Formats: sequence, structure tokens, C-alpha cells
Amino acid sequence: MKSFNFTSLFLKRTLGSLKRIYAPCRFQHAQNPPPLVVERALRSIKMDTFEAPLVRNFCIIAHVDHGKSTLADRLLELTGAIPKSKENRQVLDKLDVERERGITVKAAAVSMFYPYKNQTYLLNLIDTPGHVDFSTEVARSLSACQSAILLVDAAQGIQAQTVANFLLACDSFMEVIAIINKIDLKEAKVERTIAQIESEFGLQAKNIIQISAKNGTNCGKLLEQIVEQLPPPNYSRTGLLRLFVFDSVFSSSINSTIINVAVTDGIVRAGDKIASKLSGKTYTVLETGIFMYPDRVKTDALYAGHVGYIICDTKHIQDTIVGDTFYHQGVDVEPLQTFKVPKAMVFAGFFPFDEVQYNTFEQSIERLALNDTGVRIVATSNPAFGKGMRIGFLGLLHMEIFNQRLESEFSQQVITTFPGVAYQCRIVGKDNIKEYGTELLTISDPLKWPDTNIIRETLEPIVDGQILTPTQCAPIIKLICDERRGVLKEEYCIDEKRTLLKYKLPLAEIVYDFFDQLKQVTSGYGTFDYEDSGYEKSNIVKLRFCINNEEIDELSVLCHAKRAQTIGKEVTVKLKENIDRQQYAIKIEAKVHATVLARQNIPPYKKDVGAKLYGGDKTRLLKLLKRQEEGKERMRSIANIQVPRDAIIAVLKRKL
Ligand SMILES: Nc1nc2c(ncn2[C@@H]2O[C@H](COP(=O)(O)OP(=O)(O)OP(=O)(O)O)[C@@H](O)[C@H]2O)c(=O)[nH]1
Repeated sequence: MKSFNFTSLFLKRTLGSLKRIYAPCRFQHAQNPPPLVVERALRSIKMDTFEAPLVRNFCIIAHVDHGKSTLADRLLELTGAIPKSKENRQVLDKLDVERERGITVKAAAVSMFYPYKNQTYLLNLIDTPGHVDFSTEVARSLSACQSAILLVDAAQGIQAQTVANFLLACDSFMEVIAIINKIDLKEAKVERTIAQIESEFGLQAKNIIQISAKNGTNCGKLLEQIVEQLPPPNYSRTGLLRLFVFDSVFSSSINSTIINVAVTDGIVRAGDKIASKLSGKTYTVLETGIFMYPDRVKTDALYAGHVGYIICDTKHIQDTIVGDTFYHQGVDVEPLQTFKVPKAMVFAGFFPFDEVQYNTFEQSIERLALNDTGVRIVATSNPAFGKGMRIGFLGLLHMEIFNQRLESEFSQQVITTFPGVAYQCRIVGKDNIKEYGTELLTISDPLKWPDTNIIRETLEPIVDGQILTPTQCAPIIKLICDERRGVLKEEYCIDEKRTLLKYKLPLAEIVYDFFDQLKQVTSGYGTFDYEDSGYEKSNIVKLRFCINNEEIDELSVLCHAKRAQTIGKEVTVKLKENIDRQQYAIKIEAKVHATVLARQNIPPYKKDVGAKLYGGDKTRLLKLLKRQEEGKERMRSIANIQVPRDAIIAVLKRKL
């Protein structure tokens, strides 16, 4: 043992892996656990024996809740990576927010050793999220794999995200095996689901494995099929090193970034000098390793075909760019093809609760964004909240999860402004165009919207939406889409019970509660998927809110003219509820240009404020004045009216 160069913690972990790897009873398919595995585990993980033919890199893709994480649990158990348990654990959903909400938010990579037919295979699995808002995670995971397991719930059949994820895998030219899950359910309709998979995806029924991830039925058979049917990576160790960066996370325990990589060519070891294709910066590799539940395990190296991590002497969080190619310094290579990052759909301003905390706020956002490549960030500022960030998300759930992770993982309490989409406007006038640098502006921040006088036309983002619904719910869904300015493009029956509706819809109409409404009217059976369809001409206005004719900048909203009145009314009422009477009359108005769309009044106190309000009880009055004095810095003075910052926050908290 003396010659082994690892820490006691690593030794413990390795011996833990050894026990797991060596537990013969957990291998359903291996009579004799190969002695090589034992040796490997004792010496840390020596990767050189896992040549490409002994490696399978695959991800599990499916619609929301079809059982990806549960299947990952079973595969980890069957390969001895985790002990067997009757509990529903979903061990790869490690984030607090994933556990609380029961949904996968982050793709998680994990390695397993699987002895099969006198060989030990290294299986690298990536569990992916199912919700459309996290499709970047799926795209990234696919870029590190050669194949995908497409899981379909036997009771629900093919859903919108099953199709979307299958198409993503096809775009990446991947081998896909289809699996039907939840065959234990009474409502399971296995034959119907097989027919759907055959007709929708052209996959053959005889190759579709029927499993119950919950109770393990046929999961062992699936492991065999993973080795038999899925292709190994076709990469060479003798080529020049190329590492594809598909994820990264900042670890506060080591105060460094853990960079997830897929090695496509060559070998990488600790001590290697590597360079980034995107930034041109160079680093020294400090550690290489693989992810084994529950943590990472150091390896001697990573070879072509392996999926694992590296830790480098990166100085700044921004040094790691997901989608980057690393190579040996001085030995230039062609960059690897990177994945397409979807466009941000929803934008909101994020501000620290207290401006003095701006630095930690900024650092937390940067660290979280490193692990969430779907977000787009630019610095901003606001009269009420000071310096902050304007952040673009793939959807509202994405925004909610980001906010929750800021709170739970970074202890950051933040103020967020109304979520909105990015509109476009065409402006006129040579000078104006020169000032803005372009004739067509794309703007998500209402404060940046130009003066109406110089706007020639406005455009809004449109999506192509696919709604899969029980046929009897189609009429009500059509009404909902009409109300949201949708245009029906196609309608057809998928089978005797389900209809597919294809709509063109304004993005602004679907990002808020459309999905919830759809679920409600279809009792949870309706599914929705959408993709960007560019911009179309529209009638977008800037809705402004004023107190005694002075604008409250932070409440301005960009919206379609048709929605302005409803929003205006809601916000003015909410402001009235949150602002106390003062010495002057307060007039709260919602305006588009000079037209008032909604108005609320707050009458002033009578002359003797104290006497009238407190019936001569001067002690209470003094207390009130003292409290007001203390809270002065949390007040915002608008047209000489003291508007508590909390009133503005309360208004911002409402959903559009
Ligand atoms: N009856 C039954 N329930 C299952 C089976 N597999 C998963 N489930 C249940 O289905 C629910 C969703 O399972 P998950 O594994 O979280 O699904 P997921 O696809 O990972 O979910 P997201 O990542 O959030 O999209 C959980 O309540 C599981 O217990 C199965 O084979 N049979």
C-alpha cells in the first residue's frame, strides 16, 4: 500500500467503491466478479484498461416524470454502485430544490462498473431533466454521449417532451433504444405505447424493453442491452488530446471549479498543460477523475472515450466555458462541435435585498450561472434597488428554480422585477439609429424602450407550439389559445383518444400560466412543447405607472396593447393597498403614452394628522414617527410621496 499515492479520504472512498464493486450478490448477471475490478479499485481507479470498446456513454431522456431518475437508481443498484433500497430515492437528484420539488433540474453524470461476459464495462450514465425549461441540460448531456435510452411511461404514452428529446437525439446522430416504463401500473397500456413508439419514431417493437424502474422488473435485461446494443465511443487514445467541456460546477469545499469533460481524443493526466479553444487561456490539470455516487473519485488519467472531470488551476469562474474544447498546450487541434444553446425566453431584473450586499450577490449569481448554462446575464441598475443583474431564462420554471437555488445554495435573498420577454422595435431618424447603433432594437428591459415618437413598428417573439391533448379537451384548449392570440396551424388525431394541435402563439402569452391552465383543463393529461419561431409585427406598448404624475420606473412593463388595461388595473389596485395615506392626496395612474388606462386615489390625512388618527394619543404618534424615521432609508420618494420599498416589492411579486 505504501506506494499508493492517495489520501485517506480517497482510500476510504475507493475501498467503499471496492466493496460496492465486489459485492457479488448485487450483480444479477455476473457469476464471478472479475479480479481485475478488485485490483483496480484498490489502486484507485486505473482507467487505462477501460479501452473504448469497454465503455458505454449514454443518457436517459424522457418526458417529465416518466421515471428517468428512478431507472438511474435501479441501474446503480444492479451494478453495486449503491446499496439496494426499497425507498424511492432518486439519488442523482442531489440539489435541495430537486428533492423538494421531485423534479430533475440538473443533468447528473455517474459512472458504474458492470461485469458482463467475463469483461468489466465502464458505463457512464447521464440522467437528464424532463421539463422543457431545462432542455439545455439535455442538449449538453447528449453532446457527451454516443447513445440515449428513451423512456416512455406505459400509462401516459408518448408526450410532447418525448418527441422533443427524441428529435434532439436524432439531430446528434445517436443510437436510441426505447424502453417502456411503469409496466407495473394498472393503467399501463403497453401495446398501445409500443404502437406509438413504432409509428412515431420508427423503432422496432421487438427491440423495445418493457420495464418497471420502480420494482426493478427487466432492469437487468436492460443493462445487458446497454452493452450489447449501444455503440462504444469510436475515439483514439493515440490522437492529439481533445476534451469537450459539457458542464462545470463551482465547489466551495475546494474553492475551485470541477469541469465535466468527455475525452474524445488522447489522454489527460494531472500535470498536463492544457489550453482552451474559446478563450486561448492555458491551465495546469491538477486532478482527473470520474463521478461515482455519492462523490467524485480521482483517477490516474482519463483516456479517449471516457467521461469524467478535471480540476485545473483556473483563477476565475469565467475561465470555464461550457461547450469549449481543451487541448494540450502548443499542439493545436480542430475544436469539437459544440451544442446549440437555446435562446433565453423570459427576462427579469435581479437585485440584492440590500445594495451593500451587491458583491456577494454578484459572486453567487456568477457561480450559479456556471452550473446553469441556460441563463444569460447583463449588469443593470434601477432607481429603487440600485445595482443588479438582468437575467434571461428558458422559461418561468427555470427562473423560479434559479431564484430558489440562489436562496438555498447561496443564502441570497433577492428582489426580482416582473418577468417579461424581449420585444423588438424599429426606429426612425438617422441620428436615433446612430445613437442606438442599429435600426432594429431587441429590448427586454422596459427602462431601455425608446421614446414612442421614434418607434416605427414593434414586433414580438412568436413560438410554434405543439399541444397534445385528450381529444375531448381540444375545444376548450382552442378557446384558451384564441384568448391568448394563438393561430391554429394544424390539428390531427394521434390515435383514437388524443389530438395534436399545432399553434403559432405569442411567447408572452405562454410564459406565465399557460402550462398550468393546460394541465388544469386536461386533468394533467395535456402536454405542451414549443420552439422559437422568430419575431412578428405586433402592437407592443410601454405601460407606465405614475404617482402624482411622476413615473415609478421600476414598475414599467412592456406588453401587448390588448393586455395593458388589465395589468394597469391590477397594479394600481395593488399599489393603493400598499401605500399609506399621507399629507397630500395621492393619484396612482397606469398610462400608455398620455392615455390613462387605470387610476386609483388615496385621499390625504385631515389637517391635524396626530389628533385625527390617534385621538390625542401622542405616545403612539411619536412611536409611529420614530418608526417612520427608522424606515426612511427603505422609502422611495416619488413626487414628494413616501412610497415604501416593500410596496414596490409587493407589486413586483404578483404574477402578470
Ligand atoms: N408505478 C411506477 N412508478 C414509477 C416507476 N418509475 C418511476 N415511477 C414514479 O414516477 C415518478 C417520477 O419518477 P422520476 O424518476 O422522478 O421521473 P423523472 O423522469 O426522473 O422526472 P423528471 O426528471 O422530473 O422529469 C416517481 O413518483 C416515481 O416513483 C415505475 O416503474 N412504476
